Amino acid sequence: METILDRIIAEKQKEVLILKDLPVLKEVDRKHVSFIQKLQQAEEVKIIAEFKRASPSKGAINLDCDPSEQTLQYVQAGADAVSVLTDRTFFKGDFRDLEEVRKAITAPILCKDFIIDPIQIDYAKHAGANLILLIAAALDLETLHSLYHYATSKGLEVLMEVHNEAELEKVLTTDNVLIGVNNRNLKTFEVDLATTERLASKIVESNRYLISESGIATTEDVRRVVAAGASGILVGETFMRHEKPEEALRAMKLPLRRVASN
Ligand SMILES: O=P(O)(O)OC[C@@H](O)[C@@H](O)c1c[nH]c2ccccc12
Repeated sequence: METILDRIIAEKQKEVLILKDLPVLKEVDRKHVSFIQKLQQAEEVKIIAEFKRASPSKGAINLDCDPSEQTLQYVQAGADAVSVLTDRTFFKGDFRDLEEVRKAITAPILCKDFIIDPIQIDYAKHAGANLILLIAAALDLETLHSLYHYATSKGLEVLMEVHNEAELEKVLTTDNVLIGVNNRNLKTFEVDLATTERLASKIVESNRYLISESGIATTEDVRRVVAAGASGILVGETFMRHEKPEEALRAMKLPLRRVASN
């Protein structure tokens, strides 16, 4: 049966053809802004706050929201990075949103899209991204490796997303240190924070940083994924629907579990 992920990838293949027909982008020199560095001496859980107008699972979330105003609030409340959906068809996003956000903030920006080809990485960088997402479920091993190397050669950091054991095994064949566990199954839309709990130990033991993604709504949810070993969280809908996203964000800034020394 065709899943939503299959439909999205089919759409991306068309998009890539269109991008390749456009005039070649001028290379831009961007200041290196590192999210990974922020994780290295983290005392508190790192928060990636997402700008997401709509999604295939939820439909419209907050269609009229302004990208720069919203993400500026995120950063002022203490977000460590901002994620911007650039997919148009399914998430009502745009590369222009990312450009707007780049003008408004200096914090690291994650380009949230379904990347299957290097040309999308060029567009992400051009728009001002510091990080890109690579979704293991959408890529074969060889493509995952080549897109990873392409992105890092352009000075971008990579968040690799997994949802199960097999995808995690794939990602662990790279030396990338940033692993996102998506609590939402992109094929069924089911959300379960136990996904983070199931995959956490392997990620932490392999000395990578775990970012728990999706379905995080309360301080209690944050406590739960941090207890499992997450160093960071990625939150979209909760902030996009909140009247005061800055309050919701502050309530999630919990201290990280301290590893006992000696
Ligand atoms: O809105 P939520 O449930 O807080 O989820 C945010 C983020 O994790 C989610 O948007 C996401 C995670 N992985 C993705 C891949 C593509 C598009 C979107 C996503």
